[in-house]
Amino acid sequence: MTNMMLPIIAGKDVKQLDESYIQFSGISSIDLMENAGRSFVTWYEKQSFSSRKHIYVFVGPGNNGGDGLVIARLLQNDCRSIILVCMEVLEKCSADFVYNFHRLPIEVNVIGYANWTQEIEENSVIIDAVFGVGINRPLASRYMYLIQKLNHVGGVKIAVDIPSGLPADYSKNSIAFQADYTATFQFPKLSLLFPEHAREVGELAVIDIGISEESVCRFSKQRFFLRGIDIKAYHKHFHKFSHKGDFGKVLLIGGTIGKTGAINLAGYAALRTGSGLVTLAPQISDPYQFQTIVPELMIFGGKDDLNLRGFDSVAIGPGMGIDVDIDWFVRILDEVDKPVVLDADGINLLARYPKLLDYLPKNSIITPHLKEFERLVGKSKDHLERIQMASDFAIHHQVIIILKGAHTLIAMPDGRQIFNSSGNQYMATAGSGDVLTGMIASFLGQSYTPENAAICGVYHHGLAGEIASQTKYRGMIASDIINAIPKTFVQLDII
Ligand SMILES: NC(=O)C1=CN([C@@H]2O[C@H](COP(=O)(O)OP(=O)(O)OC[C@H]3O[C@@H](n4cnc5c(N)ncnc54)[C@H](OP(=O)(O)O)[C@@H]3O)[C@@H](O)[C@H]2O)[C@@H](O)CC1
Ligand SMILES: Nc1ncnc2c1ncn2[C@@H]1O[C@H](COP(=O)(O)OP(=O)(O)O)[C@@H](O)[C@H]1O
Ligand SMILES: [K+]
Repeated sequence: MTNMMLPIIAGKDVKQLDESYIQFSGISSIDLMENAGRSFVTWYEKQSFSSRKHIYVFVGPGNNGGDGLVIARLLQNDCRSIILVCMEVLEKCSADFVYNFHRLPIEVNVIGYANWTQEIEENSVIIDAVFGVGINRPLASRYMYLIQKLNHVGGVKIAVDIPSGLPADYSKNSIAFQADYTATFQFPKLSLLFPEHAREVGELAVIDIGISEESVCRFSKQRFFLRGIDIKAYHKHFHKFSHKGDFGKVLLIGGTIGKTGAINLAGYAALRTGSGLVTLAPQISDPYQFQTIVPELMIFGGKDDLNLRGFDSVAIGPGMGIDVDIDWFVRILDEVDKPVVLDADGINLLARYPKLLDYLPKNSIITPHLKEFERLVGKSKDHLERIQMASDFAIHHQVIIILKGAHTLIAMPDGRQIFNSSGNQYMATAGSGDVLTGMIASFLGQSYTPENAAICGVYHHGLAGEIASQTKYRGMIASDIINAIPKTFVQLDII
């Protein structure tokens, strides 16, 4: 099933991918470059800035530069002035670059970098086609100088395939082009998903250039990019005879004094994700005094006679606090006979008492944000090391780690890494992680496998954030995400 997801291929394998696709399909490398440029231009023409008059295209000596030449040719029309700055002389450029150079229309104003003295107009578009995935050594000083200069001028900045200077598979070790948009070909390069590259990547668009799925799938079985078109396959189908029991009984444990909102949000989210019955077990001395925001939620009062096996799924942690009785916590983990969702203070407790991991049911889902991850697993020097640590942890303890943030990583116990595509920065608001916990617990309770619950939970959560932010922008709060959950099912055509 995972084969349907888009694989993320290592930068060093892209050349091989091209070659094998060229061989397999009979297409020429020139036509593949033409497809890349054409698909970029199709994307470009739909953007709000496409009517801008002045376009600067900077081209390096390789095939990324070749893409830039195709783009310059296809963008040329009577209403635009295209200035093309070549970084190298033709003798140093790739064969496909040279071929496309000779196809440039005379209206494109071609300037060698050494002769380029002109200032860039404020209202321009700057297209970076200097280096793609073929960067193989530290930037020579004139490239550094160019990138520094471009990073300081105004205008809309777009990187073709990858911002020049960024390595495809690891963290940057020097300066790189700072794009507002990165239009990457066929699949996202791994480094475009790293938080430390937010400034360089800008908004990410993945552009299909027609390389067949079979060809791409042959190159990676480990890293995948999760998109809306993948989701339907992971869902369970309900029918007209389905009853409340089929939709699951969910128990959410957490919510101490001052933090009861967390468990409320998780419970409300579970209901909106489709759970039949949701019970909250707040950790306060008189749970019946507990104020819930939603009448459909049930409240469990006692601590000792909680029959955990009567629930289809259990999530522990939102707003729980870490001053809990550890024996009680062990008893809960010990008694639950199916995978649990562990979030927030549930994770902090694991970090404080690693022995608790021995009690965690196999295939449980742990949902740390970066700080919680650091507490649980340790410090990392960059995101590449962090995602490796997440996978090592998932494999070693046979759990699913959901490392939250932009492009949330789902690290599976068999080593697969799935990066999410949905969501946006407006989701960085109090309680949005609690919403995710409730959604995953809901899918688990509806008898989804832990893998499918994690995949559906993460994707729908991000999509709900996108939908809610269309009207709320910066003012979006976690409850808005919950209210948008039903629309995610409509949008993804899941009934
Ligand atoms: N399937 C796909 O995805 C498709 C990919 N396509 C496109 O191809 C791009 C990859 O092209 P690519 O392999 O030619 O590499 P690219 O990034 O242009 O750079 C290589 C050149 O830069 C040079 N060079 C390297 N480092 C340097 C440095 N630090 N400082 C100075 N020079 C340096 C290097 O020099 P050399 O090592 O040869 O001396 C060579 O000349 C890819 O990103 C995408 O845009 C599409 O066209 C079709 C489908
Ligand atoms: N910039 C972003 N892009 C996409 N998703 C984001 C972004 N920032 C936060 N999120 C999502 O919002 C949620 C925040 O969770 P968390 O940090 O646990 O919040 P809280 O503790 O307030 O509930 C995560 O699911 C995360 O993936
Ligand atoms: K580039």
